[in-house]
Amino acid sequence: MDKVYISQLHVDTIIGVYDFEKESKQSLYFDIEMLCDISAAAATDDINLALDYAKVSERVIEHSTAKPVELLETLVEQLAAIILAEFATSQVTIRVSKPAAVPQAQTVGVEITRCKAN
Ligand SMILES: Nc1nc2c(c(=O)[nH]1)N=C([C@H](O)[C@@H](O)CO)CN2
Repeated sequence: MDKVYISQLHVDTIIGVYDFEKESKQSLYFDIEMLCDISAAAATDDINLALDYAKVSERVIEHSTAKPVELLETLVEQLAAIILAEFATSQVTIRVSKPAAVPQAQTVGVEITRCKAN
């Protein structure tokens, strides 16, 4: 199976468990991989038959900045459900990194893989 991917998509948003985190935006970085079949897009050179990474990126930014949640887990589950419902992919892997969360670490985060129900 083929993949369309997005690497290090940067989103500034309100997210976090603690009160101080609800007052100012923090940076998140998303890596997203989506399984798909690229053969129709490649054969026709038609963006309408492609899994459009720009549209996925827009949707991820829109949702991530719409309504604050506390946990990265909540956000990636919501995003996986949206991507599987709205885009032509059978499986999505989302890794979200929150580099400012633990000063002693380069970055921290959560990664999930979810499949479309049959
Ligand atoms: N597994 C998780 N652990 C933690 C999260 C999270 O979203 N998932 N969040 C926090 C705080 O919001 C942190 O980012 C600020 O120090 C702590 N642990």
